[in-house]
Amino acid sequence: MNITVKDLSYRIQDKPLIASISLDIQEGELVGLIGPNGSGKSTLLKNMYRVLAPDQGEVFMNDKDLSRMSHKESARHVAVVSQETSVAFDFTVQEIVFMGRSPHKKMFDTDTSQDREIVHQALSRVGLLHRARSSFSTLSGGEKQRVLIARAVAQQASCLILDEPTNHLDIRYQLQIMDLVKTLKITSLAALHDLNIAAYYCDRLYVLKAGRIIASGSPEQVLRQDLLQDVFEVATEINRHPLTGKPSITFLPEMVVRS
Ligand SMILES: Nc1ncnc2c1ncn2[C@@H]1O[C@H](COP(=O)(O)OP(=O)(O)OP(=O)(O)O)[C@@H](O)[C@H]1O
Repeated sequence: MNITVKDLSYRIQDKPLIASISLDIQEGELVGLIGPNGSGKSTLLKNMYRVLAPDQGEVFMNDKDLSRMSHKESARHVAVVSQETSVAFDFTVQEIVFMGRSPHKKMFDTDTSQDREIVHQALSRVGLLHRARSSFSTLSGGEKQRVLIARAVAQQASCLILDEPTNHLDIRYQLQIMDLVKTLKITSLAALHDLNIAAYYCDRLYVLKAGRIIASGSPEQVLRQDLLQDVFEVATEINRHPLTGKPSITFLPEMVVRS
C-alpha cells in the first residue's frame, strides 16, 4: 500500500504550523522526515494519523481518502508508534499487544486463537515473548518501544507512522528499533532526529523547515553541507562511509569551525 499526502495545511489560531505539504511513500519504502525542533514533523504526522484534522489537503492510502474512512478502518491501514510510551493503568505487555487486534473486532468480540497466534508472533518478532506477562511499566525505554512496535505488527496494518521512535534510547536500542522497522518491510514514515540513522536506514528523506518541505530525495541527494547549514544551522563534514556506503555526517562545533 502507498501513502500520498496532497497539499496538506494545518493552522492554529491563524498560525500555520504546516503548509502545502505534499509527499508520497511507495509500497515497502522506509521514508524519513527530518527537520529541526518545531519544524512541524509531529504536527504533520498527527494530521496523517487523524489526531488532528487538516484545514486543507488530503491523505490517501492507495487511492482511498483516509478522512472518509471510519477511525476503525483507518486503524486497519495505519499503525502508529508515537513518542509517548506512557500507558495509563498497569497493563501487561501482552495486553498492550492485544490492543492491536481491536480494529479487527466488533464490540463484545472475544479474542480468538488466531488473535493469540498473531500476538505471539508479534512478540516473538520483537524478541519479547519472555516478557509477555510483565507489567509494561517495569520495562526499559527500549523494551517499551519494542512492545509498541509489536502492537503495530499485531494490528496488521499495511502502513506504519513513527514519531521519533528512538527518542531517549541508547545507541544499541536505537539501532535495534530501526533494524526491526526495516525488517518489517512495511510502508513506513518516520520522524527522525539522528541524521546518521536517517542516512543509513531510510530509502528517501523529506526535509521540513518552518512547516514546509524544502527538500526531498535519497539520503545522498538530501544530506548536503549547504542544506544542513541552512536547515539546522550547523557546519558539517559529510563523507561516504567506507563500510555502509551511506552518507556519514560529522557535526562541527562553532569552536572548530572558527579555529
Ligand atoms: N497545540 C499547539 N498550539 C500552538 N502551537 C503548537 C501546538 N502544537 C504545536 N505547536 C507549534 O507548532 C510548531 C511545530 O511543532 P511540532 O511538534 O509539530 O514540531 P516538531 O518538528 O515535531 O518538533 P520536535 O522536533 O521538537 O519534536 C512548534 O512551533 C510548536 O510550538
